[in-house]
Amino acid sequence: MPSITVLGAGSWGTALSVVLADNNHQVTLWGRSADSAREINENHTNVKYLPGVLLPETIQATNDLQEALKGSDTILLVVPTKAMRDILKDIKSNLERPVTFVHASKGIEPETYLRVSEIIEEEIPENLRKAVVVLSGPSHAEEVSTRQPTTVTSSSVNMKAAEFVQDLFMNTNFRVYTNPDLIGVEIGGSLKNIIALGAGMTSGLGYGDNAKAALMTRGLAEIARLGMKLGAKPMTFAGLSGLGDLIVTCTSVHSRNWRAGNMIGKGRTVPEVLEEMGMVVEGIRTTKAAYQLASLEKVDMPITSGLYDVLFNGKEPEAAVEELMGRVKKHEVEDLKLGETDPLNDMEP
Ligand SMILES: NC(=O)C1=CN([C@@H]2O[C@H](COP(=O)(O)OP(=O)(O)OC[C@H]3O[C@@H](n4cnc5c(N)ncnc54)[C@H](O)[C@@H]3O)[C@@H](O)[C@H]2O)C=CC1
Ligand SMILES: O=C(CO)COP(=O)(O)O
Repeated sequence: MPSITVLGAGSWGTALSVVLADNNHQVTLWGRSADSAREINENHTNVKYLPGVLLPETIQATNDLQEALKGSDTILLVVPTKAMRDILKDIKSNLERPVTFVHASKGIEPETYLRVSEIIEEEIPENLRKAVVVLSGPSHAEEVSTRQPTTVTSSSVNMKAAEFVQDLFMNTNFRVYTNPDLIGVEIGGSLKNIIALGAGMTSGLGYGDNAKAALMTRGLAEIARLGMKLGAKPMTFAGLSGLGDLIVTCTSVHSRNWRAGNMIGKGRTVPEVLEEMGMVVEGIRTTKAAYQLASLEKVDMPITSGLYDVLFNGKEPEAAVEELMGRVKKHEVEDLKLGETDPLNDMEP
């Protein structure tokens, strides 16, 4: 029976522990709070993050990292990305043998522009890691923990490791595909949070479904534009970790990013929103990272750029929408320049 240590006892870490426990794996769930670990062990609940959910009794929780890592052959990282480096440093000093690292966190690091798998590789020496795998896709913790049908993607440069993770998680409620395009999977999963913030914001401003569809479609275009510049495969953005996750995050009441955007659209400030949410809103930090990365790579990302101004430069959300709508006219399809006609459809108007 594989023994898995899940690091991060928030909503997603707890929900993924349910999947692993349902598959009869031995799960140790680590979180910072001793009270929360006691609640999980004694009441089999995590009321703060998954109210109303009864957890499998086999999940063992602890707030002692050394104890959590003992005997584990696979580590699943599900902490907010801003906590990732610190936790990896702590893991490194407690690890005695190589393990498989899986992560399910979604974000890009500002200033370094690194994806989570790259941060893991930077912090954990090669002799302590067997492989690095990401698990990503349209999957709200609230639905996974109540065993509703869900599909995700397991991705790694090491396909054997991606398949190992597929087998760990796969069951009749939780279907796992594999995809070798690690860059595309991580970029899609991280950047959709920016667009979800924007979708929530337009809704908070009182705009309707047309605006939401526009944001999602043109948002996916700019995610793919940056992703392909970084080496991702275009088809990955049409898959679960791209379009799939964009749909679920931009349209679900469960989305923390959508809800945060919605409050900002209604006039609340970013600090007020973060205080009220009490949960991680990854899209805010990732907007900063993607904005910086797009400037560096000279990739046009107008939605990300507009959102960056709202979040970090005090621009009014209405003004950002007006600016987006007033941009110079363009072709929809990227490889055509204005004035050129599509060689496949070379007809006079
Ligand atoms: N909630 C969901 O449905 C999904 C979340 N994710 C991703 O999973 C990651 C975690 O998100 P959630 O579980 O939703 O967050 P959450 O807000 O529900 O819980 C965050 C957890 O991390 C802990 N934490 C915060 N700072 C920490 C630190 N410095 N060191 C150690 N632990 C710390 C908190 O105590 C809490 O237990 C994020 O990257 C998110 O994008 C991905 C897919 C689905
Ligand atoms: O990534 C998610 C669903 O796939 C969760 O998104 P939120 O963090 O916006 O809730």
